[in-house]
Amino acid sequence: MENVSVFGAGSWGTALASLLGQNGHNVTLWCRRADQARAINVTGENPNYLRGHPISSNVTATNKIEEAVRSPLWVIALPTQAIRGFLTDVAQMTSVRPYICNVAKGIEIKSSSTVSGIVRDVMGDVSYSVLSGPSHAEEVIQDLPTAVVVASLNCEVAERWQAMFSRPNFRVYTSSDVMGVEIGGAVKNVIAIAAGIAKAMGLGDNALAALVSRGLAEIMRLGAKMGANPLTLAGLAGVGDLVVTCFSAHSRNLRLGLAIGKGKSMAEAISELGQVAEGAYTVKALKEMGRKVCEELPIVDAVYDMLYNDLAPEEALNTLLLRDLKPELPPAMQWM
Ligand SMILES: NC(=O)C1=CN([C@@H]2O[C@H](COP(=O)(O)OP(=O)(O)OC[C@H]3O[C@@H](n4cnc5c(N)ncnc54)[C@H](OP(=O)(O)O)[C@@H]3O)[C@@H](O)[C@H]2O)C=CC1
Ligand SMILES: O=C(CO)COP(=O)(O)O
Repeated sequence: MENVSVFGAGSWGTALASLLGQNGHNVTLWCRRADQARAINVTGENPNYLRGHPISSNVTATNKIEEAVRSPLWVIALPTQAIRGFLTDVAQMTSVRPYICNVAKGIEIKSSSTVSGIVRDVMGDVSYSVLSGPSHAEEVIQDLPTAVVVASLNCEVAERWQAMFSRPNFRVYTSSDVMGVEIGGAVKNVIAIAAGIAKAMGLGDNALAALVSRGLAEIMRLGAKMGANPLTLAGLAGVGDLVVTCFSAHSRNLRLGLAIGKGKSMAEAISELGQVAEGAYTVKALKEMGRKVCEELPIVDAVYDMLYNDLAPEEALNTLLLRDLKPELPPAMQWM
C-alpha cells in the first residue's frame, strides 16, 4: 500500500482521495482551509463538497502543506489556473522529487500550456502522469461504474497509477499519449459550455448532437497540431468525456453554459455555480493558442465571444451555421 497526498479538497480531490483510501492506501488530503480539514477528520465528510457522502477512513485531511508534501506520490486536483502558483510555493518546501498525477482538466491562460507544461516549467524533469475520462465526482463517490485513462511517457509509471486507482467500478486504462489525454480533457469543457447555451436556447437534440460532433472535430484538429494521437481523442479522454460533460446534469461547464444561455452575466453564473468550470478559462487560453497553432476553431471562438464580448447566443448560432459550406473532413484527413 502506498502513501499518497491529494492536493485540493474540492469535489474531485475528495472523491479520488476516498477512492484511493478504499483501495487501502494511506491518503493525506490537503485542504487550503483549516476548518475544512478539521471537519473532514471529525465528521468523515467534506462539509463543502459532496456533502452526505462518507469519505474512506484511510483519508486524513490536513491544511499543513509541509505534512502533505512528504508523500512520494502527489495527486494534483486543483483548478488549472492555480497549479503554477501552488507548485512554485511547494517546490521550495521539500526536497522530495514526487511522482505527480494530475487530474485537472484545463489549459493555463498565461502560458497557453497544458498541465504537463506547467509542471515541467516549475518542477523540471519530474515524473508526470495525467488521469482523465468520463468521471463526475458525484458518481465516483457513490462507486457507480466508469472507465478512465492514465497517461505517462513512462509505461511503468502509468501502470503504477493504474494499479493504485483501479477498483471494480473504476476501470483504469493506460496510455502513453499525455498530450492527447490533456487536450481531450481540457477542450471538451469549452464545448460543454456551448452545449449548455444551446440547451438553454431550446435548439433541440439534433443541434446538440451536431454541436458535439463538430466540437470533436475542433478537439481533433487542435490535438493533431499539438501532437496528440487522434485515436486517443476517439477514446475515453476524448469522446467519452465530451459526451458525459455535454449531457450530464452534474457538469459544471454545462451548467455554466445553461446560465449564460438564460441571460445571466458571467459574474452571476460563476458565483451561482460556486465551483470551478474550467472551460471558462481554457477558452481564453485557446483563443491565444488557437490563433498560433490552429487556424479554425469556430465553436471555441463563438464561446469566447459569448462569454467575454457580449455576443448574443442567436448571433453566435447564425455565425456558425452561415459559414462557407465545405467538406466534413479537411483534405489531410480524407482516407481515400
Ligand atoms: N468535479 C469533477 O467531477 C471533476 C473535476 N475534474 C477537474 O478537477 C479539477 C478540480 O475540480 P473540482 O474538484 O471539481 O473543483 P472544485 O471547485 O470542486 O474545488 C476546487 C478546489 O481547489 C481549491 N482551490 C481553488 N483555488 C485554489 C488556489 N488558488 N490554491 C489552492 N487551492 C485552491 C478549492 O479550495 P476552497 O474549497 O478552499 O475554495 C477546492 O478545494 C478541475 O480541473 C476539474 O476540471 C476532473 C474530473 C472530474
Ligand atoms: O470532467 C468532468 C467529468 O469527466 C467534470 O466536468 P465538469 O467540470 O463540467 O463537471
